[in-house]
Amino acid sequence: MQKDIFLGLGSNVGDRNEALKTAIELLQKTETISVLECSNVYETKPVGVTDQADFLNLVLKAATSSPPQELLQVTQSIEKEMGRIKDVRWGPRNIDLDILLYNDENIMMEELIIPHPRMAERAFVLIPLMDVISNSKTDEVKHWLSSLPAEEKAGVRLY
Ligand SMILES: Nc1nc2nc(S)n(CCO)c2c(=O)[nH]1
Repeated sequence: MQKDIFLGLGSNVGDRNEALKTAIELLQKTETISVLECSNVYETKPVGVTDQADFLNLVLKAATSSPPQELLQVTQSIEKEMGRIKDVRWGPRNIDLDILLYNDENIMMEELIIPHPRMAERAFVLIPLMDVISNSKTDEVKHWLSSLPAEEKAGVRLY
């Protein structure tokens, strides 16, 4: 049984565009994942820890037969394979894969909360998400976007 998922990818260290491409290739190579659609790539002002380099962000839609915890293992192993050093929380990273949505399910676990708890306040997620979300869900995403400050949305530019 394939479930639709949405992943948020980001990079702000090294060859950021190359890192995004590699992460997508590694996802596609994963037995239980097929990448269906990728958003545009956006250059985005860092939020959280702001004194760091701009990110490149994208959101992709995929189908998976992995249950949520297994999907988390997959994303973490791809980050590790790409040399992600989990050092400063919210600091610079060569690659970051966030699970945003898993089907229409709500998952509340110690290590995994889906929908991603901060996605509704992140223009760097919502704007790329608009590129790949189905029409039935755009109103909800637009609603979240409408409550974000204009300067945060302005910090998300097509790359
Ligand atoms: N613009 C931007 N800011 C961010 N802050 C954090 S933490 N991250 C990592 C994603 O959780 C990002 C990001 O991907 N993009």
